[in-house]
Amino acid sequence: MLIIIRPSGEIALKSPRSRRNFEYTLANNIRSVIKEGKIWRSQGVLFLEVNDDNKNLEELSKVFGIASFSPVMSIKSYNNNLEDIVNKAKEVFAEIVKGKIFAVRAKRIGSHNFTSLDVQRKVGEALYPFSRGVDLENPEVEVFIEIRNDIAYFYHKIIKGPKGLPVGVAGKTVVLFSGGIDSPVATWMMMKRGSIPIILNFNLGGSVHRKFVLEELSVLRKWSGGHKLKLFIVNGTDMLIKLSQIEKRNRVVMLKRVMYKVAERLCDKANAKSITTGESLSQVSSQTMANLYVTEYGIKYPIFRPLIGFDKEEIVELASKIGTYEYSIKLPEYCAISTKARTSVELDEVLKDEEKLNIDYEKVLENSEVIEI
Ligand SMILES: Nc1ncnc2c1ncn2[C@@H]1O[C@H](COP(=O)(O)OP(=O)(O)OP(=O)(O)O)[C@@H](O)[C@H]1O
Repeated sequence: MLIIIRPSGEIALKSPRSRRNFEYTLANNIRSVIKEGKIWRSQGVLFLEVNDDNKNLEELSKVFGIASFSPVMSIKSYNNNLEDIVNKAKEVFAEIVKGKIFAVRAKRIGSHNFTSLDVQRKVGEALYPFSRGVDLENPEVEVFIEIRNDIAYFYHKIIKGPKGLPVGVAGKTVVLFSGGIDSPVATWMMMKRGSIPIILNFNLGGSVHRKFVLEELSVLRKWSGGHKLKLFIVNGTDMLIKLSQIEKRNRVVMLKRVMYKVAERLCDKANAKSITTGESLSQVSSQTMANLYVTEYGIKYPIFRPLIGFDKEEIVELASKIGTYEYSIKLPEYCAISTKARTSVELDEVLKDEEKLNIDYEKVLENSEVIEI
C-alpha cells in the first residue's frame, strides 16, 4: 500500500532549511513508529510504502507533524496522456461513486498539456454514468486526483493526522508528572509542539502510584513519534517526612518547590531547556498566581504550563482523546501533606524553610529509579 502523507501546514511555512530538517525528523519518526516499508520525501509531502495493513493507518494518526494522509493508487502517466488518467480513474473510482452524488477534485504540480479543470471535467464525465449525479458543493463522496509531474495519484479518503510538529524538533523538557489528569495532558501538548519529554515523578503512593504512572506513559508512548520516554521516579514519601519540619500552611508550596528544584537539576543533567507542569491558573490553592510566583522563584529554566488557561472539563476532554484519562481517574489523590494550603504563601517564609530543610537535590535525583519506556 502506498500512502501520501501531508506534513502540518506550519512546516511548509518554514525556511527551506528548517523545512528540510522538520520533514527529515518527521520521516524518521514515522520510520520508527511503522518499523517496516520505505519512506521518501517529495515536493512537500512524504510517501510511505507498506504492507496492506490498517494498523499502520491507526499509528500514523498519532504521529505529530502529520496534517493528513491518504492511501493512494498511482500510475505513471507517460507523455502527458490525460486519457490514461481518465481510464485509471474509472477503474479506481467507479465502485466508490456508484449510486452516489459525487465531486472530482484535481491538483497538479509540473507542466502538462491539460489543466486541473480539464482533469475534473473529463474524469467527471467518465464517472457520471455510474453515479447519481454531480454536486461540487455538497457531494456524498469526493474523489481526488493529484498529478505530480509524470505520476498521478488517486484517492478518496483523507485521514486526519494530529498536526503539530514532529517530536524531536523542539528540544527536551523535564515534565513534572504526577499521574493525575493534568500532567499527562501537558506532556502530550509539549510533544505536539515537537519537544521530547523527560518524565520526573515524585512517588507519593508506592506501587499503586508507580503502576498508574507507567500505564499512562505507555499510552503517551504511542504519541511520541517512536521516541523512548525516560522516567525518573523520586521517593516522594521521604520528602514528605522532611517537610514535617516546616509549618503546615507552607508545605504544599514547599513540596512543589522541591519538585521544581529537582527538575532543575535534571534539566542540567539531561540538557533539557525547560520544565513543564500540568498547572492551570487558580485550579487549586497551590496554583494561584501568588503561589506559582513563590514556587518558581529563582528557578533558572523557563516553566511551561500548557494548561494554564484551560478549564477542568477541557482538560478532561483532551485526556479522554489522548487515552490517559481512564488511568488518571483511578489514581488516588495524594494530598496527605496539608489539608489547607494558603492561597498566598510568603516568599520570605518559604525561602527560610528552604534553608532550614537544606535538601541535597542532586542526591535526590541520584537516588531516583530510572526506567525507559
Ligand atoms: N507527585 C508528583 N510528581 C511530579 N509532579 C507532580 C506531582 N504532583 C504534582 N506535580 C506537578 O504539579 C502540577 C500540579 O499538581 P497539583 O497536584 O497541584 O494539581 P493537579 O491538578 O492535581 O495536577 P495533576 O492532575 O497533573 O495531578 C502537576 O500537574 C504536576 O506537573
